[in-house]
Amino acid sequence: MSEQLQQLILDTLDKSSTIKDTRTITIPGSDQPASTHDAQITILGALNSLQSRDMIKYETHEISSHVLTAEGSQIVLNGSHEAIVWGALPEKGTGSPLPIPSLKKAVGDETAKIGQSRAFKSGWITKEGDGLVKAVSSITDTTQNDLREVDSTGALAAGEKLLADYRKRKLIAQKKGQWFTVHKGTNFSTSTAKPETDLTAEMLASGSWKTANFKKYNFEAEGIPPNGGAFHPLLKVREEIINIFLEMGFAEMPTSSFVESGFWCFDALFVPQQHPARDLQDTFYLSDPVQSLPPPKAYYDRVAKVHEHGGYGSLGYRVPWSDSESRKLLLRTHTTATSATMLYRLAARCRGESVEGLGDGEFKHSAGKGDGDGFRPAKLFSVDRVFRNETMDATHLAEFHQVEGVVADKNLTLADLIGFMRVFFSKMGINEVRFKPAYNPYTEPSLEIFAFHPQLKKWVEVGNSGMFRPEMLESMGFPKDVRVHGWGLSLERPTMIRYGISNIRTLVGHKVPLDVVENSPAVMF
Ligand SMILES: N[C@@H](Cc1ccccc1)C(=O)O
Repeated sequence: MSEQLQQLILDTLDKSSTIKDTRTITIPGSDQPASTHDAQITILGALNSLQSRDMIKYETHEISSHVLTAEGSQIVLNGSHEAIVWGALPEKGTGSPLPIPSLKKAVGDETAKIGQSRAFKSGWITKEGDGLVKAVSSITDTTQNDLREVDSTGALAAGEKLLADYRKRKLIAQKKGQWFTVHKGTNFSTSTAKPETDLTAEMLASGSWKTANFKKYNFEAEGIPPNGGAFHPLLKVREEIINIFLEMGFAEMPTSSFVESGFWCFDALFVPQQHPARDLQDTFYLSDPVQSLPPPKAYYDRVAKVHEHGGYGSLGYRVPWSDSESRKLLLRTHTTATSATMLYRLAARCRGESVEGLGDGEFKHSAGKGDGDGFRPAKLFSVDRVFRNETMDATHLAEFHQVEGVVADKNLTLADLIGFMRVFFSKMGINEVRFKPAYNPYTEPSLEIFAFHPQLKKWVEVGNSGMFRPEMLESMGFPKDVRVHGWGLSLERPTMIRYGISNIRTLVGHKVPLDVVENSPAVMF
């Protein structure tokens, strides 16, 4: 039926180019024009299908139309209450008048009540003795006729006043209706067959391409928006932090070695070989290869000595040194492993020693004026990945990023560290910072850094810092008056705070929702 209807619409348009009012269409299979609400809905379906292929265009006209209520439909079927009452009564003078209780029995209480009063008003019936009789010999049931008209046309020629009356009697109800004006579209044709969109090998082989109806190219079409790349929030915050370091005169450390030895990750930092952080529960060790290459011999010996026996004013740990512990390979637990390597290289360079693998690049920006002992101040940073054998939860992963920095200069004090931290954090938009004494095996004093979180309205830990110990620096060969302070921060925490992310899995791992990445603003303060 819908195809026939579409065909009818196209044929009509072919003849007259416009269909002014779709209520004039006679839907195939029906015998009268489509004046009802339902018929227009059917037509709308056909119009939408044709319009989607640009075969036609249409405009919508809103009208208010009427439909019958259940009671109204009853009247169309059986006649009005008054007509039923009239029909149940004997004609005047021909039989015995019908008493009211019998009328009620015959037509029902409701019809008897409503019908009687209306039939009296119209002069159709009259009282005789105890009963009722017809007053006229024939009637016209205008209510039934009017409702029939409403049923088939949705309106009443007699006018709004009468419609309002029927509405009040709840025989009809108002309904918003539509009808349409239809024009030819850009792809108008009287064939409802879908136009071809592609020239196929089959068409060429069969020759059907000669007569096929091809869809026109739409050069105005906007096309599908290309999928652009998007920076991950961690990358954006990382970029911002790198820029802060660079504008403060720092040089970036080479942190590409995820695998380190126990020596560089712990021993060089004067972390005791029995320290719990070195346990299997906290650190991932490599099973193959099991051992690192040996570190520089003279330096290794100095480190082993300060651990076992002390030196540089220290008592040492007084525990036998283990070479195998030192040579274990592990996934670095902090980027301070790289800081240690770089500080060692800096110290070696000061003394003019040639160190294997040592380039000048990392120190080039930080070269200051030496004062005769070969020492040059240095400011170094890195932002890279570290690994810890953590129980994973909403805020902890087994791998995360550390932001690390070290400053080496003569006569630095704790006040320099605190002052530097305030400047650094203020550049990240964090103006309220507090410091709390802490403990690290490699720094003394050590300070935890807290920042006031404006949304959470509480102080949160944002980093750890301190002045590196003489056991570490003097083993490396720095002059005694060189001080080095350093600090480590997480990259994930400030990123989560900034982008309002509460579960770390939204940020890292295989469950990262791509729309979060795509929709995170480039800059957020
Ligand atoms: N390595 C420390 C951070 C730190 C670096 C340098 C000096 C002091 C502390 C950490 O992982 O938390």
